[in-house]
Amino acid sequence: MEEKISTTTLEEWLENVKPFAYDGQLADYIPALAKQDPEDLAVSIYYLDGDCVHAGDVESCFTLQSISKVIALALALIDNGEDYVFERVGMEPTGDPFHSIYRLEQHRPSKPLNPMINAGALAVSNMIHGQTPDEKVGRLLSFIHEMTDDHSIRFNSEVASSEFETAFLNRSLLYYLKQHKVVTGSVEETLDAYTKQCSVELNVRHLSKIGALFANEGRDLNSGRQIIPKHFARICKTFMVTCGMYDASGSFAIKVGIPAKSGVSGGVMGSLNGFGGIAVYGPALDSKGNSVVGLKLLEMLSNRYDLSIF
Ligand SMILES: NC(=O)CC[C@H](N)C(=O)O
Repeated sequence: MEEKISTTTLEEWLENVKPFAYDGQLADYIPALAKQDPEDLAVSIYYLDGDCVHAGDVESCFTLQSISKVIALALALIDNGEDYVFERVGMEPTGDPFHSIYRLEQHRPSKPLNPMINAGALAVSNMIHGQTPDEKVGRLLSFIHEMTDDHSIRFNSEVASSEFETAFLNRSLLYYLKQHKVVTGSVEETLDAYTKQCSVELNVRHLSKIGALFANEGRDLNSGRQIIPKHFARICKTFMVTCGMYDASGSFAIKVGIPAKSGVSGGVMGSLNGFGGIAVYGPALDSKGNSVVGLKLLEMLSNRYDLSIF
């Protein structure tokens, strides 16, 4: 794509998709997320040459939720290598909701089908090196600081506690995984690290920069430093295509065709080789847990600028 998208165009498009926010619901199963403003909307595009255009409530911060699963996977691969990680977590999409438990019983030896569903992401969090949950989360935060070049990024402790206190299904998944030796150590400590990981808070500009770094084969856009090995960046982007939008990944691949990961806070991070990173925030979700406005905007951008990788 030669033509860059202008701020004015992005602003217009954001106005056009705004009404779709009323078709969605906030993720209130994590009580603190119900406090988000359903009308908050923002989009940011970070090109590989370092140019960034954005529109909407760019300073609005939101928590990563499931988008953190891609970043945690990159760190777990760096910490443990590919063989260790994929002995414990599979590579196949499920077609099930992200918190589904039922396929765990259908495979022997039992392991989560992929790192983008909660079962797989809990196992991945458990693999991140660190003696304590805070050490693991501290390492993940440093990794995010390196990727965004913003050392002020933290996790939101209210959102983390709110999820920790109500995450009975994630606890069940962890106990199951512990029984089958997919995870080690304390279930409560792994859940603590996972809920803090999901609560890392940033804005669309940060998120589009992370998407651009994945698109840039894991290299920092300014210094060219390899922050994620190219092969691991590729693994992460492939999971974004096959499982990044939960059980809507197939239709998203057809309609949009951009490797992307969503989270129940309403964020979506896209990563497009040869182009850069795209991030959208709109907290109203569809029935699968994807941002209604995010999907609509990405579909429009993809069609207009022919962005599909397929
Ligand atoms: N889909 C999501 O964003 C889910 C993340 C959330 N923290 C959970 O485990 O339920």
